[in-house]
Amino acid sequence: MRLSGRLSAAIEIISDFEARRVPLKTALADWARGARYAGAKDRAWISGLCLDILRNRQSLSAMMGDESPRAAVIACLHFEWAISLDDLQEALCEEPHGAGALTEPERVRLETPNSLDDEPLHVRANFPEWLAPNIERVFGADAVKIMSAFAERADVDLRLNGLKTESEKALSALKSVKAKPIPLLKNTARIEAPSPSEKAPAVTVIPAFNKGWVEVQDLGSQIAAAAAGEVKGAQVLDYCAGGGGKTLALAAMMENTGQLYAYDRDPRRLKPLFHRAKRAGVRNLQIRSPAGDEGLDDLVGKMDVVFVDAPCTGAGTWRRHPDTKWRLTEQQLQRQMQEQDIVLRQAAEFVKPGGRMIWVTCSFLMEENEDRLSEFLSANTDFSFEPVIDGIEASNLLSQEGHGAIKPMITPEGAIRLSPDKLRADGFFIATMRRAS
Ligand SMILES: C[S@@+](CC[C@H](N)C(=O)[O-])C[C@H]1O[C@@H](n2cnc3c(N)ncnc32)[C@H](O)[C@@H]1O
Repeated sequence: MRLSGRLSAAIEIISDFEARRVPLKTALADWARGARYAGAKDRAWISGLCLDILRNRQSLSAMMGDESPRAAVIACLHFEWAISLDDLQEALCEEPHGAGALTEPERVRLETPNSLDDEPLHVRANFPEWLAPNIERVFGADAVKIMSAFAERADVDLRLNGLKTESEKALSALKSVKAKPIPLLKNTARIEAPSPSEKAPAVTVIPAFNKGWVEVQDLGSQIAAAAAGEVKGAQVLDYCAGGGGKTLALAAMMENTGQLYAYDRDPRRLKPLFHRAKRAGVRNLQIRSPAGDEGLDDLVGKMDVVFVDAPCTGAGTWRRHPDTKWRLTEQQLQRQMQEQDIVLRQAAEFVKPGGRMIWVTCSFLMEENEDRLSEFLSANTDFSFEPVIDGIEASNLLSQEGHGAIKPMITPEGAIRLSPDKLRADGFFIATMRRAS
């Protein structure tokens, strides 16, 4: 496809997304069904453009003084993708797929965009207006800086699996995808975000992935797992295991000693974990599904560590899934908060006296973190906060440089709120609570 057709496709897809508020993936798939002429490269290009538009939707409109999808598409192509005005004009005028020549106001704004200086926070930093009080509450004067980092493209982070091979060997098998070690945490590597119009390299097709040497896992998610600390020989329950990203990281930390249990309320979510664990060489894992007979009753009060990777709004992953920020509603946030209260109460039952509960969300919102935990702690006085950094240090995965990088992200409670402006990691929140002996 030529630029003219790709540009028109992006306008169509963004219009559809905004009319139906479906996941961007759905809008892209629906468009692709009617555009059989589009090849894989076209689809990747158009998808990359739509993601960039949704990352910067409001600031693009404000710069253009025009809220239409068309204005956002041309603004993104010019300001973010550096397509010249002449090339844009040529594509827009091309028959039969061009979307129509630039109007005079469009040309003026592309040449001299409106300043964002006087725009409100949610426009400058590209998030839904209703969330402004929540975001001001958590990030205060740094809100624009931090939220702008949530509108950037994300790298592909990898965890090198010590259960299968040495880090050096895994790294040398990753040369073709140009992965480089992340000096903050041992056993991590990073493939930098590709240029906007290119697809990220497909790690899952390289032999090292299929041999279990490497997992795709954001640095923030790896730091969250490291918070479990020294877990060799321990009894560990991953209570919200889902597809098992954290389970596999915990298993690697345990070096196949002790006993790791993975549970999730939704049995379908656990399904991929069976083959993922096998590929990763995990031998100390019991998957306990609510669809099975075993349940978790025998584990009550017995776990050294209960890891709770709680259901949440996913606000911390807006770099990767910018469509989700425009689809999030106040009602959904309320629902997640209620779920979180339930999960906390349920998971706490499994912590043995003297044991720890690790609370993790991929959300930076205080309503999903500090507020939930303070409510839980006031009703469960046998639990109290413990510094997360102690656990991460005990894991032996953190470098000196990593320690320095994480320190500014420690909250007054000793929890950690990660953000992409500092680590280029997703916005995870991590807290540790110990149960009195
Ligand atoms: C953030 S996801 C987990 C992601 C997973 N740990 C990973 O690293 O890939 C949260 C999970 O919590 C599960 N969940 C929600 N409520 C639950 C509950 N009351 N008990 C157990 N699991 C629950 C959801 O089904 C979902 O899979």
